[in-house]
Amino acid sequence: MASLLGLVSLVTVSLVSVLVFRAAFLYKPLPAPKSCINMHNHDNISLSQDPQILKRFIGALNIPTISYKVHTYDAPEMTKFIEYIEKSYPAIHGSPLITREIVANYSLLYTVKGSDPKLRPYMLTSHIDVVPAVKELWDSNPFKAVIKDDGYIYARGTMDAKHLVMAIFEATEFMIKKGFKPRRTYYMAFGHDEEVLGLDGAQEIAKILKVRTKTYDKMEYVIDEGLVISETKFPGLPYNIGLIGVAEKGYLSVKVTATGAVGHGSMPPPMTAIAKLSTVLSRFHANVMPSFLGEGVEREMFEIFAAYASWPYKLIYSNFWFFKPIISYVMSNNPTLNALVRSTTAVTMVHGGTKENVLPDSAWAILNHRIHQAQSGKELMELDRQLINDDTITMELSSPINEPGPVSPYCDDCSGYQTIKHSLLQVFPDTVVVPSIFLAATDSKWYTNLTDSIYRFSAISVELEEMKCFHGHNERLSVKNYEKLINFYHHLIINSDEPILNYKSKQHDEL
Ligand SMILES: CCCCCCCC/C=C\CCCCCCCC(=O)NCC(=O)O
Ligand SMILES: [Zn+2]
Ligand SMILES: [Zn+2]
Repeated sequence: MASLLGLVSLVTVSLVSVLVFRAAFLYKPLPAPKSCINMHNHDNISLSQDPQILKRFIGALNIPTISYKVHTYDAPEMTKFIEYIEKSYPAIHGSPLITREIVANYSLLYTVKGSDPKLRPYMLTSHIDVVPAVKELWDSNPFKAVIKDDGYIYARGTMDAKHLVMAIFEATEFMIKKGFKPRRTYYMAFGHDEEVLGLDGAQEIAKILKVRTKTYDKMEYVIDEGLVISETKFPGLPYNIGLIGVAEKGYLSVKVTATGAVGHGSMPPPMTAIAKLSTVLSRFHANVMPSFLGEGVEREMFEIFAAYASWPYKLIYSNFWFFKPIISYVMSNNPTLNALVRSTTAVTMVHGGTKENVLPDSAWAILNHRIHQAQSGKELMELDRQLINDDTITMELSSPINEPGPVSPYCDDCSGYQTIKHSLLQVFPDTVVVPSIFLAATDSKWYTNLTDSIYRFSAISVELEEMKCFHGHNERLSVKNYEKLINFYHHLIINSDEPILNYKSKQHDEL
């Protein structure tokens, strides 16, 4: 007995020593994060100095460029939006350096010509369409933007994603007016049907650019809508967290149909199409997919956390291999963090009867899956089949399968990642920047042939709680965030002109 106790004590002491050693020596504490690139000697763009900037944003939000389903969107509003952009940005549309192409009738592709053809171009991208909004559920009209006393602009598209479209235009207009001539060519691309898979817009833009980029080999990088800066702090980390999406989850929608006896609502049989379907659907929320925490880029995320965290959290983040089950459990209890670690299933549409006293012969539902990098669409279909476990229920694809995309590089010398990171830090200092997986789908999935370096990042800082505003009610963005977003692109455009820097050694020199 005594020797057993001795052995247990020895193992415990050794384990604790390993955990403490790793925390103390492998992840040396780092000072507050800041950019290694000195602030450029240029003006910041200020909303108080130019009130027209906000007016232009509000005007763009008030055009209901809604996508409904694949190939179906409000075309006249899209045309109105294009005209609005042309009218709002005279310097861009009059510049000899800039050409505009209207792709597939409603998407926009701009080329801002750089002076050095040897530099590979990069691309700033977003989308002009928005999802529908149920007016009655909002506190104000979703297509009549208002700035409220809390300092927020409320309207559909403020977070997803007209803020990016307009901020890219504002930064470019500002710079062109000041006589800026880029060295590196850049594209500005705005699809018109991103919310319904981007088949008409971004897919066509990609085809055009594919022909062009042959001349340059591949693009330097592409930045699209994506993850944000989280103001919600991680335990033990006193900083905001800037998450750059280096990969995108896959996308798959499955239509599940159950059939049953038709008849009169007054004499229901024990099982009907709707009863069968609802039994099956409830299983999808009771049985979540397995956690893959640690098999994706989150491992690097926790290693970076380890360097900035205070004790005792430093001990946890430094020893991911040991604390993984606890971290996974905690993350699984928050919908946003849960989506980082596993494939997800959401039942997003259900359709059954058409008359209140008639038993319908069939009922269907859509399972909307987001596929983690560690799984495939085929695997998820198989898991669905096992969970349904009923041969009378049919399953068919209701969207093409988009497998999870490749992981873009995020090393110390990866110019696209580092240029975005340092532009972020110039505008949002004291932010810990980490690579992460983007939870949803973007138009950038069409651009994978154009570059190996695609980053999904929206430079706004928000609380995790605000994630429900994406596609939800009372979507909003603070005026302060909009100003910073414009300045982020302003910095990004300037920094992208620099030759590829050795960011790592520079960082050490200047810290
Ligand atoms: C320390 C970890 C904190 C994690 C914070 C995660 C922050 C998540 C940030 C953004 C999520 C945005 C989701 C909105 C997606 C918008 C794109 C879209 O609608 N695409 C279409 C689609 O996917 O259906
Ligand atoms: Zn979007
Ligand atoms: Zn969206």
